[in-house]
Amino acid sequence: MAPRAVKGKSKPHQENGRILKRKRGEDSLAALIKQVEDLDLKAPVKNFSDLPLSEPTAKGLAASHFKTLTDIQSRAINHAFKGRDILGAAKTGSGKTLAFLVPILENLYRKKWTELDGLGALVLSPTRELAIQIFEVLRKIGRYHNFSAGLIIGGKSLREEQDRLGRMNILICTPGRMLQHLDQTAMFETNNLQMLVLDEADRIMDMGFQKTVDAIIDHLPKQRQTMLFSATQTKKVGDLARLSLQEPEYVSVHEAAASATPSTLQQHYTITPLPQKLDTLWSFIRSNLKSKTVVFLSSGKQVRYVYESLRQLQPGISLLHLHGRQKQGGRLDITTKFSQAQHAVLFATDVVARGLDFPAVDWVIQLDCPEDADTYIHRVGRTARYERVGRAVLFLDPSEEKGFLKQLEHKKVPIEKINIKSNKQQSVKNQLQNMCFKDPELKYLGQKAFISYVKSIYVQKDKETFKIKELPLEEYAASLGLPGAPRIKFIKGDDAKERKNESWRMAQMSGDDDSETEKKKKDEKEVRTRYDRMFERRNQGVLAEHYSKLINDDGTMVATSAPKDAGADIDDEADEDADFLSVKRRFAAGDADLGGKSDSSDSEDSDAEPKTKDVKMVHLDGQDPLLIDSKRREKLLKSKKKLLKFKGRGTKLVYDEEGNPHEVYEMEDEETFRARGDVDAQREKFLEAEAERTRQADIEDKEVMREKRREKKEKRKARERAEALAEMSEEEGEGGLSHLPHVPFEIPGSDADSASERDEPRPSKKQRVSFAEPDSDDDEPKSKKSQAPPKSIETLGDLEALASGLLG
Ligand SMILES: Nc1ncnc2c1ncn2[C@@H]1O[C@H](COP(=O)(O)OP(=O)(O)OP(=O)(O)O)[C@@H](O)[C@H]1O
Repeated sequence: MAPRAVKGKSKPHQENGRILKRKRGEDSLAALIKQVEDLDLKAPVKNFSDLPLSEPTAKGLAASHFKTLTDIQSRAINHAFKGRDILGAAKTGSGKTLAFLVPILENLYRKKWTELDGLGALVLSPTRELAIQIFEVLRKIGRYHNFSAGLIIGGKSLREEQDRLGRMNILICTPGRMLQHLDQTAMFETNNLQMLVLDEADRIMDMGFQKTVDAIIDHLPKQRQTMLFSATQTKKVGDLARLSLQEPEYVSVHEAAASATPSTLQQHYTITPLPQKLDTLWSFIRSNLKSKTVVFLSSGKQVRYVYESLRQLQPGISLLHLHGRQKQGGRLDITTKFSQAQHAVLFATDVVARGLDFPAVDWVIQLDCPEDADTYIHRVGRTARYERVGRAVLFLDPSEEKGFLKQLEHKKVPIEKINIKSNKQQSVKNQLQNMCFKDPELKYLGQKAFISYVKSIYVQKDKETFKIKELPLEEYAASLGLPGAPRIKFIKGDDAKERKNESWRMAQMSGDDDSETEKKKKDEKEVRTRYDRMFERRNQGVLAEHYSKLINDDGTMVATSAPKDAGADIDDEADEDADFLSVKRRFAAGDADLGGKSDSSDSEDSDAEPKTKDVKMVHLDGQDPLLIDSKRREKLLKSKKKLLKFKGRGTKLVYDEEGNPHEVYEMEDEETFRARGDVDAQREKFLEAEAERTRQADIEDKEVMREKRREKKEKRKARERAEALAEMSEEEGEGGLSHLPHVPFEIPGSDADSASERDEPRPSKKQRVSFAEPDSDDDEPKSKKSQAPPKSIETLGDLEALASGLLG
């Protein structure tokens, strides 16, 4: 609202126009509120135009070509408008996103939500990709509103987000990042929150996210509307209690339906023994070059290997891959590329199984059996979305058939068996073996893929489906092009602990190598050709090279550097695998010095020259010499910053009243100390007390910041109310209006006078955060500007530009 001094200069007819406009706005809002109060919850709604919608939402929906409501929308939106808690379950691709976004926009609109009211709605999504997708839909249908909306999914600096977070009305976020802000961003308040939405709620409520979500809930006000949506919803009482749901409306489109999956989806399974999977997949890809396919695998390493190896075989269609360990920017680019592609194959882990809305996917292939029927449903849901047709094929090893079909039947999933025509089968086994022989890095990826597959089967809970002992692992390894199955030892929790205390190297190199499996294998493989031996030696070489990077001179494990180009994900996961499984290796002649090297560093003579030829030493002041035995370590030691960690830390001193320096914590007399009781107990107590002190200080700091902010906000609101009131009484004097005015959705302009009065800078109209395009030309008239359809996010750059526009 403009200050009075400026207003005084405006012409009387302009004044009257504004008053009338406001009056009309007031009236239509009152009418809208009344319509919602009168809504008949039993009468089904067919079209969006039949709903009591605000003008901006109605326009946004029309501009996005949404006319009729889907089942879940028609059954959930009415209840949500009335502020009820909702448990929504509906098939994949049935339009759940709008079922919560429309109520968010409408409920906040009817509450006259402004920037000053802070966060009004929070949507939690289990993955970044899904959060981005929800955000895009929100941008489309909310483009005529003036709410500010933000996407909080990590990947940007926390600081950058923190600065803008306090001004957001609607946030779409992933749980981890949200919690980080709730804990660390002082300016971020949630005490006004009206609506909480959990998309893919069963995933968000499951064990993986449990702690994070519980902690988020602790930060939110209890009095709020909560909505849970998923294709596979549970009614677990415990979960509902955790979320403080109040008499939720259970809107399940499944219960009435004969099947849990869309009727336009054709579902098949084929019995493919594990060693034939890759051949069958290859044959499938080759005979569907004009299709768009998503292939699901059980781990990122599987995805990586299948993608890399099939890519080298040049199938004649573009291949893409997506898994959780890729960088966020890369993931977004791939999602965009696949969305836009007409024909392509996307190899993916379950990171895309939930919620992602790729247009026009023809096939979903599940190369690895999903962990349960719910995951199956989410995976196949990437095709046959919103009344389109789609096909899905599940590959099952004979040992998995019985158990998994039972699960699917239980969940009302109709699926039929098909056979693969043998004349269409092409084998890639020999080509893969050739490629692995020539390219150690590819073979390394294959080994990791093998291990991670076995691991994924081993950890499955459903032992009726996943029977590791029945899998032909040796043949499976050969089908991946490997010269032999990397030998894997399962380590129970206790062993792993013990192994940490022992020398890792010793554990691996000890007599274990003569284990029964190996003996058995030797017996089985009686005839070994020269080629076999050559192949094996090459295999050992790669492992040996990598292995030498895995261990330090003293035999302990270090962070690894994977073979060149093998990809960062391998580095990251090397330790993770070692924790659970260990790859036993055979030693080639050239490996002998490995043991020797380790022995030399184990010896007490630290000055002894290590045997490896490239080893150098660096001497730091007052420190033991540091060995440079790899390029990586050499690089590390060249960096001054990194070297700091080898140097001692500075000491913090405090001064007493006489100016004498003391250490922060000074040693006290031992006797006095011991007299106070058990040493360990004292240490525990001290640590607890210090931790508590820090926690308290954090809470106090945060509270002080919040209080300051709250006060500022209150002051600002009071001032605006007073201004509006004054203006109104003046108008009443002139025109006789009887309503109290409000200032909804329009934040007053940045007039110099009023700005100088404010305690903190506020966004001007130009800076105002809203759904409008951030980079639109500000000189254009507003009405024209707001007509522009939102640009779709194509690259991470776009997203960042968008986020910075929306967030600030
Ligand atoms: N009322 C509607 N009219 C036309 N198309 C719609 C409507 N509602 C949703 N859609 C379209 O249907 C597709 C699926 O919608 P959405 O992603 O919301 O499904 P979902 O139920 O959330 O699926 P999933 O369970 O897989 O997350 C989207 O492409 C969306 O644009």
